[in-house]
Amino acid sequence: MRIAIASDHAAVDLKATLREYLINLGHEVADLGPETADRVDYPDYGYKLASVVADGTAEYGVALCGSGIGISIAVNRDPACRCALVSEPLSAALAREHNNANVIAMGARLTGEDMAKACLDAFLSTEFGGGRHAGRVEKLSNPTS
Ligand SMILES: O=C(CO)[C@H](O)[C@H](O)[C@H](O)COP(=O)(O)O
Repeated sequence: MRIAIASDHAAVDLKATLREYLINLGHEVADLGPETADRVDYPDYGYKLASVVADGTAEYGVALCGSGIGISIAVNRDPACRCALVSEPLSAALAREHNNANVIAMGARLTGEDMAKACLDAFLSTEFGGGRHAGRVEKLSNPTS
């Protein structure tokens, strides 16, 4: 799969770990930065990630910051993105099965590396369930309807 990953300074180490993990699993990974732990603003990287998911360059995105909250809010500003902030694998799987999430967010200051990998595995191995969920997800693209 084509997967883009981005973070802020708080999650740069987790980003590197997950990038290598995904590459070793055979995925094509685009690391959108940052490259160092110098302080940056999560909206800048969240918007970058959202744009490559929205235009189809990446099929899925991985968004990381200290808590996962800030960058998930930023990604979800793009109507093409359904970003789910998770901290355990069942939520990661449900984000795919029920919500057809295309971006997973996690907090590097709250979620350990092994748990983050387990969340990623669950997210990437779960298909959207469709059916009764399809119309609900469609409504997410049309907030005023
Ligand atoms: O957006 C966040 C909180 O909702 C993230 O945890 C950020 O990584 C965090 O705010 C960064 O904080 P810092 O004190 O500037 O490292």
